[in-house]
Amino acid sequence: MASSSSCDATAVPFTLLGALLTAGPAAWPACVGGSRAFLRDYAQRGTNALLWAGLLSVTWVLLVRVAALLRLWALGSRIPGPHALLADPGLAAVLRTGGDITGFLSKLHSSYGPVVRLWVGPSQLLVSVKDPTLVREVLTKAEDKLPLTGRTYNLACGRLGLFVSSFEKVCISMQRNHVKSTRESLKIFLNEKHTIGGGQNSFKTIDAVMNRIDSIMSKDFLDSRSFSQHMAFNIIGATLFGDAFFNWSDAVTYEELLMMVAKDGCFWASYAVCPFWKPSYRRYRTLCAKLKMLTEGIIRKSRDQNSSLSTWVLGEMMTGHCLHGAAEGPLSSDEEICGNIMGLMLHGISTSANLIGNILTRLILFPKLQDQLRAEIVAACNESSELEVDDVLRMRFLLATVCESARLLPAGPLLQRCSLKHDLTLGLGITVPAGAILVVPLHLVQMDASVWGNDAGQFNPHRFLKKDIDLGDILAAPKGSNGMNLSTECAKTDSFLPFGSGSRACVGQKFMTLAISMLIASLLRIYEVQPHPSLSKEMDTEVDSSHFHHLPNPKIILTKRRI
Ligand code: HEM
Repeated sequence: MASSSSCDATAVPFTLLGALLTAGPAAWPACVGGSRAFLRDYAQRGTNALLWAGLLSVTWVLLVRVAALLRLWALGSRIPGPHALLADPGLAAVLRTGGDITGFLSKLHSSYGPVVRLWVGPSQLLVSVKDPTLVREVLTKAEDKLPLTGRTYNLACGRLGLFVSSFEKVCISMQRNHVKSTRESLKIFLNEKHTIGGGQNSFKTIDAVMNRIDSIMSKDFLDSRSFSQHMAFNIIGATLFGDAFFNWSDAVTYEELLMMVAKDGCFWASYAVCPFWKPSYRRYRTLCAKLKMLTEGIIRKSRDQNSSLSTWVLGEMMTGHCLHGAAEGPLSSDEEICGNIMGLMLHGISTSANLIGNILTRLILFPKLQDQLRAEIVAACNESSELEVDDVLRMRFLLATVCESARLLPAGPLLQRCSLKHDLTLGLGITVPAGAILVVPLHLVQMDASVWGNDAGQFNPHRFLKKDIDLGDILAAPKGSNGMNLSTECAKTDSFLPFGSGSRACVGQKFMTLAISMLIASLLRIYEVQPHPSLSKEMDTEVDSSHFHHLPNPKIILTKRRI
């Protein structure tokens, strides 16, 4: 007869706790017929418990996802837009064929108003905003960018604080304030570049670039795209690395590598898992590694020569120390500094080259423009003296030409934002759910006839000289300085966004507008920009803005003027 005192199987379950509560390990064999049976049973129950816990957590995650999806659908469907349920077929076709996204969004805005939603997929909502007031609101309130943006820069440049998709995400490794202070110190550094040297020869970089033109012109013509890219490369390189950049033997290789890496970055970053098995991907990674090595080399050279880079980099390192304390070490590690500099070179060169090329093409399309600019340049500075920033700030028609070129051909068709964590409440009672992609179609905003007038599509720098737009504001110049137009009626300033706006706006806006103006002034002072004779047929027909797109990369000739 079994002893009921030592083993009442119905009273105490076969759990570890149950066994302990009965008589302890010594009693197990008698009670259940051996420790193996007990352990088997214990493992079975443990496994079941784990499976249940797993199942419950997966169900919970799925429920949260489904709830978020339902919320996205519910809030999304309140925004005006076409009735596509899962993904808009029109948008899918445009994205697949790389077609005209601006034209597509333009049709939708004319049917649905200034805010339009579109389903990119069942869980991806795209909201396009065109109204200037709402655009400002979007760009100020939404601080995140698409994760793809951050991935593209991370893939090419490694760890970096600038260009991240979300300020929140970087907080894991560095503080949000640190990212913001890095941006701020970079902006100050860039803007100070115009004032370094006081009243003397204040833009050494451009002079150095100009000195190279004769050697470049040894070929019989220049193609405007590579010339613009080369100019942009030199301006940004010399600004970031100082004099060390001008006698750097690897500069040519560096420029080539930058362009190769910039070309494919977005494509490779679009893979959710990096396709390391593909030889072309491995080649891309090798290029990035070489680029990084060269960047480290020029940073070292620049630091050793104590040239311009060191002021910003040293400032960065100091900020890192101050914020985080010596125990944690500087957060602006060498790796991050190198990543940031690679990112700036990649972004700055492509955008600036686009604008320079755009202006050069205008110069050959409109010979009268060149004459007008030259007259202003000659009047603003003494023929024998060096050009200075203050001279350029007086050349309002030149500044207006740079702005008008940026208005008509911005660096990209869309500004993009998203608010990854929080819903965004905009005027007109519109709520954009968290995670939705927000886009601002720049061509539509910057060529809106209701803001810019019926000639919005035409090239007319004079519009920037009227009192309803503030050039001083665009150049972020202190009010009252340099004779800028200081009208407070700047409705158009809200619709002029080639450098974006809000906390993710371009920190190079003032610097690059002035640098490009300085470059064009220096160029036109000495050279006449002419189209290559082979272009004469295309130029014979009447020229207007639409013509511009047929000349994406015109051949140009620079002829030295007789002074
Ligand atoms: C003509 C030349 C340039 C153009 C047209 C341009 C345009 C832009 C645009 C459209 C943005 C995004 C703004 C937004 O989303 O609101 C941007 C961001 C930025 N740009 Fe530029 N840019 C130029 C040159 C430069 C240069 C020379 C630098 C620095 C050397 C620079 C540094 C930055 C930085 C740090 C950001 C912020 C990125 C972020 O927060 O994600 N840019 N730029």
